[in-house]
Amino acid sequence: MADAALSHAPKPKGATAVIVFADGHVAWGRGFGAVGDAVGELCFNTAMTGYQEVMTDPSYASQFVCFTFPHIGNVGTNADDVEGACDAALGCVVREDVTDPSNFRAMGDFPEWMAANGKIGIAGLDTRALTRRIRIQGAPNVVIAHDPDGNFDLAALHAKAQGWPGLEGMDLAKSVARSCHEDWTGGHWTLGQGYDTPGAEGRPHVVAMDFGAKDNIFRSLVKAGAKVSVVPAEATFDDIMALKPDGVFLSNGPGDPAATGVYAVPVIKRLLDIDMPIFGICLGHQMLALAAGAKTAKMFQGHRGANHPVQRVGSQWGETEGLVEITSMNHGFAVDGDTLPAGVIETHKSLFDGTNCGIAITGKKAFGVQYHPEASPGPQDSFYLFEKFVGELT
Ligand SMILES: NC(=O)CC[C@H](N)C(=O)O
Repeated sequence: MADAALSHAPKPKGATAVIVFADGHVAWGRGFGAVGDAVGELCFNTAMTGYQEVMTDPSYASQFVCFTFPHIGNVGTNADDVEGACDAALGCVVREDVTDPSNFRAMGDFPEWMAANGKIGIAGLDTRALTRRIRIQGAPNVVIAHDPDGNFDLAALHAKAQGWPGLEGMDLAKSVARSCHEDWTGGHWTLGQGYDTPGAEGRPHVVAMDFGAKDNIFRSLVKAGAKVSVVPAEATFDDIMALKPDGVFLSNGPGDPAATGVYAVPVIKRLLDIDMPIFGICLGHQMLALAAGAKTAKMFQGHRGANHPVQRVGSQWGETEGLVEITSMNHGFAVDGDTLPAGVIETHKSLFDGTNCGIAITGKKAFGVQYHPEASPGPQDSFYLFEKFVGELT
């Protein structure tokens, strides 16, 4: 690579962590959390709250999150804000050093939680400059290393960043999803009361394919009135049908939908053929689109944050056509809206860049959205989607 020589200022005094980019750029900072190094994609998230939920969203497998909000870690960590596999995101980049937690829900301190979960943190960087870099150059492949003694073999770290193949073509769902069937019971969480457990009697049965799901999706399905059974990413059509579902849910998850689709898309196609009601979120939406004959593509920088405006498009919305939902997002791939075949309509689009944010299959109860109606973190404008899906099940 022509631009791959290492280019950096000398290591500043007190630097105990470093980001080494595949293109040779180097950024120094102060390490916290786990010691060691890891390689992955660096993306940015603009949410101002919910860092623990972000760091435990399994869709971030093989990624580092650069938080654009400067104060991260100051409400500590707790046992309730864990969304999925704790080891999913590799680590994070933050502007300010993490202070002691100050919050009535805090059960632990963020750096200690990061260390316990094997995540590397780097603080004291200009995260605005880093975000601009990602916006201009696209999400880069990097190594982030943390050594309390400040000893780094930059050439070796650079070689590691260059040698990482990138997320395109990578199936990561199997590494973060459940490996066996689980009956899900918890509903929504309320302060002082914890999780609601309404019981499954008489409820429509949703079988949820887990590609690296956020738990709040299952809680939201329960809140909307469903009985939920979770099956692994590689569940077969027969595995799913043996549970006698009234509807099938396709979860979010990490990696390239085209790679995950190799085993999941044929199952989804068969479910569509028998008119099974289907609802997909994020990776699940992408795989529903692939099963329906559309294509997905890697985005330049992706969408990650809790304030992304999404507009309802199409006359099927009636009076609410054009309405804008403020949504939570985390995706680096997208459905190519120009490839939707006949019989698949676009239902939502991003007001940031016009990318596809929702589809529905005409004549079937099958739809998907690219964003996260379960929030965690983020606004709850789009909870109606869970009610629509569960409400239409018989
Ligand atoms: N949150 C998700 O499900 C992400 C889907 C997919 N891995 C992407 O980055 O686009």
